[in-house]
Order: sequence, then structure tokens, then C-alpha cells
Amino acid sequence: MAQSLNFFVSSSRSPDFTISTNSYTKPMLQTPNRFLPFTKSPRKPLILVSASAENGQGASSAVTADFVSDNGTKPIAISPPDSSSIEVDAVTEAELKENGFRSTRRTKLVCTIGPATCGFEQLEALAVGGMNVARINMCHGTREWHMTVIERVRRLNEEKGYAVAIMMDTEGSEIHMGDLGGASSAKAEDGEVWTFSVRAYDSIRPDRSITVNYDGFAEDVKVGDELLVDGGMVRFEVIEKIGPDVKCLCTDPGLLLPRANLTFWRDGSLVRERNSMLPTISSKDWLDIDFGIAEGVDFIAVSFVKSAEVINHLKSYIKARSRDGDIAVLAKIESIDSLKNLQEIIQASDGAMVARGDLGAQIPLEQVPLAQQRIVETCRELNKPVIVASQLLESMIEYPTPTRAEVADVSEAVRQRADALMLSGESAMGQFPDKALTVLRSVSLRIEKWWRDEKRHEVMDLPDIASSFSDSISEEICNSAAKMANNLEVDALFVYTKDGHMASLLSRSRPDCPIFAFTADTSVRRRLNLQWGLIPFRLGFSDDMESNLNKTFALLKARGMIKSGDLVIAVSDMLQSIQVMNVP
Ligand SMILES: Nc1ncnc2c1ncn2[C@@H]1O[C@H](COP(=O)(O)OP(=O)(O)O)[C@@H](O)[C@H]1O
Ligand SMILES: C=C(OP(=O)(O)O)C(=O)O
Ligand SMILES: [K+]
Ligand SMILES: [Mg+2]
Repeated sequence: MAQSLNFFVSSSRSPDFTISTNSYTKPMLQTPNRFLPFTKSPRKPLILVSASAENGQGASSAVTADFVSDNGTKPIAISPPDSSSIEVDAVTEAELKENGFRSTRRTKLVCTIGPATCGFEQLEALAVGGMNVARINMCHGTREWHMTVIERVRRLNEEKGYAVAIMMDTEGSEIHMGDLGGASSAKAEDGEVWTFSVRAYDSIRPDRSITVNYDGFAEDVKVGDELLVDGGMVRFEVIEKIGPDVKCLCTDPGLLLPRANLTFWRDGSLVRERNSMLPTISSKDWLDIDFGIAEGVDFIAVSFVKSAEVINHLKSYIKARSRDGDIAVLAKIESIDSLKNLQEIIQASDGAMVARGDLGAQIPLEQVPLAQQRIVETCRELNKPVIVASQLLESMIEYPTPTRAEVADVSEAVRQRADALMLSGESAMGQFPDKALTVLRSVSLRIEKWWRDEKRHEVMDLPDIASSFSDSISEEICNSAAKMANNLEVDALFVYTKDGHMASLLSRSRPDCPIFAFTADTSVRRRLNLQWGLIPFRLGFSDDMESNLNKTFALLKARGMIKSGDLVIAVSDMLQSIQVMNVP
């Protein structure tokens, strides 16, 4: 099989096209290095531009969407995407126009949605602030609430031109407290005796009592065990067992939050016999997963993964049931078992999360940073996107500015070139969700700019991962294209991809320039949102690369996202070639 690498500078070919857009308001202004909140943008319409690049016969119709009021009462006039249009999310488009290619953000941002951010306007503020993925934690909230949030995110995408993907995070079989009978927190003081019970209190919860979700709790703990709430935020010692009730003495005071995670320790080690017998995916999780499949979420993050087996099982379950497109399965690395089987778990998954919250409750805290580094590196090697999660900006739940240490932690995750950073309580129930997102964005942009200013291309020796000769060719092409992009200082890499694989291979090399990933599939496009440096576009394309390129150039030029003379390297998974060209 002969494979050719074509290197050519394209002849200038300027297709005819017609264009029409609605008036457009810039949604995003950079606030470099300043942790300032965003000015909220006015409502923005979805803009689709259509053009025809065929033989200079520019006979095309423009597709526009009507502005729709917030309450959704006005009828929406959105045409389905046609083969001659291109879609990119409104925030990226504004960023490209404002600052050019090189300063688009490479690190992706995930926000947990909760009471502080579930309103339509609040969700929009996060989208404007750079949220790439909205996370719904199935530990919290009702089915109706989850449904409402998903609907709102979808509506936001459709009506306002964002491309926010949706991640469902399973509850898992962890042991946790009940919901405190509606109270937002309870204070445990030093020396107090609290009762942890498997009894469900049907009306009023007695003072200093906590329900536990796991029936075997009273059997499993022993007098003398240490009981840790949220990995040590509050500590108790078990002093007496009376039937279903376990009396515990508070030894480290603190705030108990609803449904906080519980672990128990004996002779200095985590007691995990029972945990390892609980199924990773509980019966409640399966119901949630069915709901996620029916709703067509983009990612399912699986809590407390212990082995690759459960991931394989879930993936085949989804494959048999999912209507259109795949749902990516992410493994949350948050237990000792998941660290033990790291390589095979990540290999089986479509990505991973460094879930530092529970991880820090299971291994000594000082080991968490090393575990993070190892997980991030393993994901890079195996070409899987990785999210660094939990407590990145914990103090911002209450305060409008982060601590210096938090900023340093975020910087470190960006320097590790993790694909994505995640907010949990900061965006779910904190007082400053938008400001927290701004901090993640500003810190990411600052580190990324530093790389470019100092010409710090990453020299990471990536192992070969292809499992077939054809895959090897794709891999070599992407590695070479990324290297060429750095050496030639090109403005952007273009990749035309059906399933996203070539795009992920380019992302894996972490090139200096942004990667424009063109795909005809809307669900692939949303999933690419999680990967470092990728700017996903929806675009119908053919097997003819020259016509694809001309069409893309015309459409992007019409939108003011590229200009004549820009240097581009293009690859595709239809024609295994690398093309270097100036935009005509
Ligand atoms: N859907 C929700 N409804 C209410 N509160 C939520 C929701 N999602 C998250 N939260 C709040 O945000 C906090 C942090 O979120 P997260 O880290 O996802 O959960 P957890 O702390 O349970 O692991 C939670 O402890 C909870 O107080
Ligand atoms: C992200 C995590 O999982 P959850 O918030 O669901 O506990 C974590 O433990 O860090
Ligand atoms: K969870
Ligand atoms: Mg967890």
C-alpha cells in the first residue's frame, strides 16, 4: 500500500459565495491576568453562514436564526444544518476574531451545575465564560432537576450558538451520609457524641444524628475505628454500637455537608473490604445511565472504577442502546484499586478524571499530586482526554478571590497539559461561580501564553499506540504534522475527521497552534470539546480534500475567522496526507 505525503502550496482559488448573518454581538472580552467577572453579554443569535464553493457558482442560501426571548415563548426559526454551512460555538468565534488563532484557550473547562448555576441565564453566563462541558453529579438533585438542566443546556446551544457538552457523573456505591433533612450543613464540635445510623428517620432528624446510606454500616464498623467525613474534613472515633446505631466521638470538628462521603479506618489503613464487594455501578446508577442514554448525554463519568471490566461492560451496554452516536465513558480515578489497575482502566475508557476529592480520602494527601501526574501522563500516552478535578478553587465557594496556593495548583495542572480542569462546589453551590470560571480561564491562558512566548514546545516522547498499520500511518502523520506546525510556526492545524480519532492524535502532540477539527457529526463535535487545543467545527465534507479546503477557507474567511496569507497545515482521515498551504 503506497501512502504519499503531499506537500503543496495551494494555488489561489477564490470561490464565489454569498453570505448572510444576523447582527452579532461579541460575547467575550479577555481580561488577561485579572480575575474580573464577565460583563454579561446581551442575547446572541445562532449564526450559520452558508456558501457555495463549487466551480465558482455561488448559488447558496443563507441560514439564519431568529432571536428568541429567554422565556422561550417566541417560535424558533432555526434551519437544520445544511451541507454547505459551518458551525462553531459563539464564544470561540468571538475569541478567534478578537485575538487571532494563537491565543485561543487550549485547556478545556468543565463546570458542575448545581443550585447556584442551574438557571438559564446562569448557564449562559458560564457558557460565555468558557464552559466547554456541563457536569451533572447524580449524587444530588432529582430526575426532574437533571432533566431541566439538560434541556436548558440544549436550548442554550440551539438558540445561542454555544456547543456545551453534557457529562453525567454516576453516584457509585460509595458510603455517604444522608441529606441532613434539608439543612445545608451541620456543625460537629470537638468532644460531641454523634449517632450514625442506617435507620431512615421519617420525620424529624434527632439532634446530632446522621443517616448512612449503606445497610451494612453498623455491622462493618468496629469500636475504635476512625470515621472520616469527606476524607478528613471532620473526624470521629467509633465508641459504641447499639443495634443500627453507631455512637461516634468527634475528634476533629468541622462542617458536615449533605451526602458527604464516609470512609472508615482501622489501625491506620482504609477499611475497604466491604467497598470492594459493592458493585461499581449500583442499581440506581443503571437507572441513571438509562436516563443519560435516553437524553443523549455526551459523557458518562463512572465513579469508583476498580477495573477495566466495568468500563467494557458499560461501553457494550451503551453501544447496544444508544440511538445516535456514542456516549464517551470516562473513568474516575478515585480509589486505591483504580490506581492499581490504572493502565488497563484508562486503555478501556474514552477518558479519565483525576477525582482528587475521594482519592485524597483513600490515599495519603501527600501522594495525591504524584498520582495526578501519573494519571495525566498515562492518559497522554494512551491518547485519552484527562480532567483534573476537585478543590481547584475551593476557597472561592465563599470568597471572590482564590488563594495563591489554589492559583499555583491550577497552573500546575495546566503545565501538566491536562485536557481539562473542573469546578465542583465552586460552580454548583458557591457564591462566585462566574469568577471561579474566570480564574480557571485566566490562569490557563497565562500559562499557555508563556509557553508560546518562551517557545516551550513540549518534547514528550510519546509511545506508539496504533493497533493496525493504517492506524500507524495516521499516528505518524499527526505526530509529523504537529512537529511541522511548531517548526514552521503555522497559524492553525486543520483536521477533517469522521470519528474524531485524527483530531485526538493531533491534540495528543500538544502543538503550539490551535487545531481546527472539522466533523460532520454533531455528537463527535461535542465530544471533541473535552480535548486539549481542539476547536470543533461542524462541517459536511467530501473525500476531495482540495474542495474541502476551498470550502472551509471560503466559509471561515466569510466569518472573519481566517484571512488570506494565514499558514495552515491540513490532515484528514480520508486521504492520508499532510498539506501545507497559505490561505488564498
Ligand atoms: N445537583 C445538585 N444539587 C444540589 N447541590 C449540589 C448539586 N450538585 C452539586 N451540589 C453541591 O456541590 C457540592 C460539590 O459538588 P460535587 O463535588 O460534585 O459533589 P460531592 O461533594 O458530593 O462529591 C456538593 O457537595 C453539593 O453540596
Ligand atoms: C470528582 C469527584 O467525585 P464526586 O464529586 O462525585 O465525589 C471526586 O471525588 O473528586
Ligand atoms: K458522583
Ligand atoms: Mg468522588
